[in-house]
Amino acid sequence: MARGVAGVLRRAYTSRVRVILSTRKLHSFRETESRFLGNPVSDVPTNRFCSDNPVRIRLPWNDYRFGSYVIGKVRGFSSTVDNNGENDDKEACEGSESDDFDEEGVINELADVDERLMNDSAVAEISEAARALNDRYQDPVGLYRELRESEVRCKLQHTEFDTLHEIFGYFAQSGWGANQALAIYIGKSFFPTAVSKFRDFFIEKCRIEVVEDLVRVGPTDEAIKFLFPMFVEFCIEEFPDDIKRFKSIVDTADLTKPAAWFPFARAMKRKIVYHCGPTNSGKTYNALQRFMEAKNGLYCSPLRLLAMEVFDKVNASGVYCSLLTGQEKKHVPFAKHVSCTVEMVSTDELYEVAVIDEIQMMADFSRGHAWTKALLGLKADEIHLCGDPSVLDIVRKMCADTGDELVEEHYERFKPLVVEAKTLLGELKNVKSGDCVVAFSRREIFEVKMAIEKHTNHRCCVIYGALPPETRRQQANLFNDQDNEYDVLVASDAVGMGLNLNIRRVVFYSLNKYNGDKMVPVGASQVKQIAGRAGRRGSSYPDGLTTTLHLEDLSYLIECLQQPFDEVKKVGLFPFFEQIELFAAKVPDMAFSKLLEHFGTHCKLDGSYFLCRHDHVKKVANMLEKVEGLSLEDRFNFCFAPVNIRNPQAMYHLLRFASTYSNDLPVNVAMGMPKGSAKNDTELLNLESKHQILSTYLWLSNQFEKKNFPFVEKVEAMAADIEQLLGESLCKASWKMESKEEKAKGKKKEDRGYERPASLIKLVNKRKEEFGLKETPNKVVS
Ligand SMILES: Nc1ncnc2c1ncn2[C@@H]1O[C@H](COP(=O)(O)OP(=O)(O)OP(=O)(O)O)[C@@H](O)[C@H]1O
Ligand SMILES: [Mg+2]
Repeated sequence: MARGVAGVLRRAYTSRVRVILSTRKLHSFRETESRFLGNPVSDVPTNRFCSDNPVRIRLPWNDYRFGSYVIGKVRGFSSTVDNNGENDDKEACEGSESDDFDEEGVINELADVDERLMNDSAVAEISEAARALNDRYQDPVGLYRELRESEVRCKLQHTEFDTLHEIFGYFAQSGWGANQALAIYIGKSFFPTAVSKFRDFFIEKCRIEVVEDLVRVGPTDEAIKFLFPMFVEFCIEEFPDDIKRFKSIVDTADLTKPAAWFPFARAMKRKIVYHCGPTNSGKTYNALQRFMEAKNGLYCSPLRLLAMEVFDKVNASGVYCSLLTGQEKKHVPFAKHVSCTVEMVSTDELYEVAVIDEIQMMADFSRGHAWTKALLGLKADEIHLCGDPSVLDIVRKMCADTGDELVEEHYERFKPLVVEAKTLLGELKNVKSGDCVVAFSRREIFEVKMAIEKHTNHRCCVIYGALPPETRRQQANLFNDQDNEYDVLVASDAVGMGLNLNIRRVVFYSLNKYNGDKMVPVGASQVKQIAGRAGRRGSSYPDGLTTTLHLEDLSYLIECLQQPFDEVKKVGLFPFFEQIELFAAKVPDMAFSKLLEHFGTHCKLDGSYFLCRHDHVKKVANMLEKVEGLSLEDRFNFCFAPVNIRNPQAMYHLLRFASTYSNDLPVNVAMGMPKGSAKNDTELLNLESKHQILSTYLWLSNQFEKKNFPFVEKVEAMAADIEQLLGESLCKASWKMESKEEKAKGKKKEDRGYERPASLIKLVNKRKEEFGLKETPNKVVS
C-alpha cells in the first residue's frame, strides 16, 4: 500500500462506486434480530432495511475534498465493489455534487498520474481487499464470539490504530449504518455511542491479522458492512436495556397496520363502490341517489360549503338530513341522514350507506388522514367513493387489505370542456355574463372585481378561503340567481371542489399561486378541478368553456387539462389521540410540540402511507406551551383548532381561550363588535378576522364540555351579524386595494389602472413561441 490507504480510498471514491450486496445475509441478520426481540421476522420494521432502496451515503471527506457521493444498494452483508461503467448510472449522477468538486486539490494530490487509471486501480485494490476480507471471515458472528472470549490484547502500530479510528469514525457517521441499526432498535441518537463502545471493544480484542485485513479495506462501506453483524451481536449483549426502551417507544408509534385500528369495520363485509371519473360527470349525483334511498346514511364532504349544498339539496328532495361541521350542528328532527365535513366522521355509528366525496384527497399532505380514516373505519354496509382516477389503484390495494368488496363505476364528462383559444387578450373588459375569473390571492381577487366593475357594466360576487362559508354561500346564491345584476364571479381555488355553480366560462386570471413560501405554478389536478366548475349539467350553462386572461398562459392551461391523472402511491395517516397518549407515556416530560416531532421521527409506516404534515399544529402547540394545567388531551384538542396561524389576533384569542379553560373558568370572547359594513380593505380584513375568532370558539365548544364554553348562542349571534356585514361589505366594495407598504406608510398608490403581477410561467412563453399558439383554434380537451 505504497500510496497509503486513505489516499487510495479518496481517489477511489472520486469515481462512483456501487456496492452490491446479497439478500441472503440480510435475511439471516433479520432472523438473528427477531430471535432476540422475540418477534416474527415479518414484525421487524422492514422499511428500515431499505433493501430495495438505494442508500446515498455522504463520505466524511466529501466536505473538504471531493464532494462526490457513493451510492450503495444494500442487499445484505457480503459485499463486492462494482465499478463497471454500467453501474455509473443516473442515480449516481443525481446525487453527485460534482459542482463542488475541488479539482485543484485532486490535481495537486495526484500530480501527473492519470486520474481515471488511478481511480480504477484504487477501486480494484479495495475491491480485492474487501473480497479477501469476506472470504477469509465468512462467519462474522463466529468471529465476534471468538473475540468475546479472547484474553489476548493485540498490539497495533500507530498507522493501524489511526486507520481503525478512521474506519469507526466513518461507521459512526454512516447513514446506512444508522438506518440498519434501527432494525435492532438502536436509535439514531444512541448509534454513535454504540459504535464508539464497539470500537473500544474491537481495538482491545481483535486479532492482528483481522486488523491488517480490515485496514486494507479502510474507511469504506465494505468495512462497515463487514463489521455490522459483529456490531449487532455486540449491541444485543451490551445494551439490552437501551434496546428495550427504544423498542417500546417505536412500538407505540407503530402506524403500520391502520386497517387493524378499526376492528368493527373489519368484522363487517363492506361493499365499496368507486365512482371514478373527471369533474362534472355525475359521480356525486349518483352516490347521493343511493344515499337518499338508504334508510340511513352519511355524506362526507371536503368543504363546509359543499356539506351545506348537500344538506340543502337532500332536505329539498324530501329526505330529512342533519348538518354536522366542526363549527355547526343543525339537527333536523327525525333525520336519519347526515351531511358532514370529512373531519367530523364518526366511526362509531352504523350506516347503511356512506358517501366519501373527493376521495383523491386521501393524498393531501395535511388533510389526507381524514379521508383515509373514513375509508378504513366507517361502519357502513355500502361506501360510495367519488373521485378522480388518481387513487383508484391504492383503493384497490386498501380493499384487498381490508377484505372489502370493490365495485368500480367509470364516468365520462357530460359535455366536453372547451378551451377558448382567443383568451381575454389581457383585457378584463372582455368578461361576459356567467364568467368566473379565478385568481389565487385575496388581493388579486379584489383588484379584478374593482377593475371589472369600473370598466364594464357587470357586477361581481366574490368567493375566497378567508370568507365564512355562510358568506361564500350567500355570494354563490347571488351569482347563481339569474334575476339580479351580479353575473360575474371572482373566486380563488376555494371554488374548486365539487360545487355546482352557474358558471359558463372559467377564466384563469393567472396560473401562479403562493404556496406559503414562494410563487409556484398551480398544479394540473387543481387546474382541472377549477376549470371543471364551468358548464355543470342542470345549470344555466351546461356547455363548459375555460380560458385564460392572457394568451401567454393558455398553453399551460391546455397542458394541465390534457395531463393524465397522476397515480397516487401513498395516502395520509395521522395518529389518534390515544396513540399519542401511549407514546407520551414513553417519553415523559416532553413538551407537546416536541412530542409530535418525536412521534414523526419514530413512527413506523408501511409503504402505502405517509404521516400527514402538522406544522400548523406544532406552531399552535409552541404557543400554548406556556399555558399550564392543560391535560394532554385538552392540549391535543386546542392544537387542532382551526386557526389562521399568520393572524396574530386569532392566535392571541386562542391563547386566551386556552388560558381561561386551564383555569377552569367559563371561556368567553372579549371582542368589540363592528358597527357597520366595511368602508375599506382594512375594515373588511377586520371583519374576516373577527369571524374566524368566533368560528374557532364554536369549534372548541364542540370539542369540550358545554359548561366550559357557555356562550355559544351569543357567539353564534355575533357570527351571524358579522356574516351580514361581510355580505353587505362585499356588495358595496369599491375601494382601491393598498399594498402592505402603503398600508404601513398610509400612502396612496398612484392610479395606474389595471396591472397584473408578472407571470412566473416563463416556460409557457417559450412554448407559445414553439407552438405558435396565436392560431390555436378552440380546443376540446375532455
Ligand atoms: N342523472 C342526472 N340527472 C340530473 N342531473 C344530474 C345527473 N347527474 C348529474 N347531474 C347534475 O350534474 C351536475 C354535476 O354532477 P356531479 O356534481 O355529480 O358531478 P361530479 O362528477 O361529482 O363533479 P365534481 O368532480 O366536480 O364533483 C350536478 O348539478 C348534478 O346535480
Ligand atoms: Mg362531485
